Amino acid sequence: MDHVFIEGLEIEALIGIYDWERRIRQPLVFDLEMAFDNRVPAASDDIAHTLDYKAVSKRLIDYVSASEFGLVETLAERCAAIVIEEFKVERVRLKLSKPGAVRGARAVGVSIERTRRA
Ligand SMILES: Nc1nc2c(c(=O)[nH]1)N=C([C@H](O)[C@@H](O)CO)CN2
Repeated sequence: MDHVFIEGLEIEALIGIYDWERRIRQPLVFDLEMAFDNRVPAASDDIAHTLDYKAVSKRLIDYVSASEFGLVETLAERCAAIVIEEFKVERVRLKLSKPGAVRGARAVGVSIERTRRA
């Protein structure tokens, strides 16, 4: 199966469970791998036939920037649902990293894979 991917998409958000985290915005980094048959746009050379990674990125930037969740798990789940439902993606792998959240670690976070329900 082919994929369309987005790597290292950095978005600032209000996120975290501690009081001090509710008063600041923190950088988050998203990596996505979305199942898509790229033979169709390759045959037509038409952007309208693609899974447009710019459109997906813009939607996630708008959503994440306005979000205020406590857990990265919740935000990751909502983002995966947006990709599946709004962009008709069959399967998405999404990694959400929170750099600098834990001293000594380059990043912490979650990685999920979700499939469209029949
Ligand atoms: N599995 C998780 N563990 C933790 C989370 C989280 O969202 N998921 N969040 C925190 C704090 O907000 C942390 O990021 C602050 O440094 C701790 N553990």
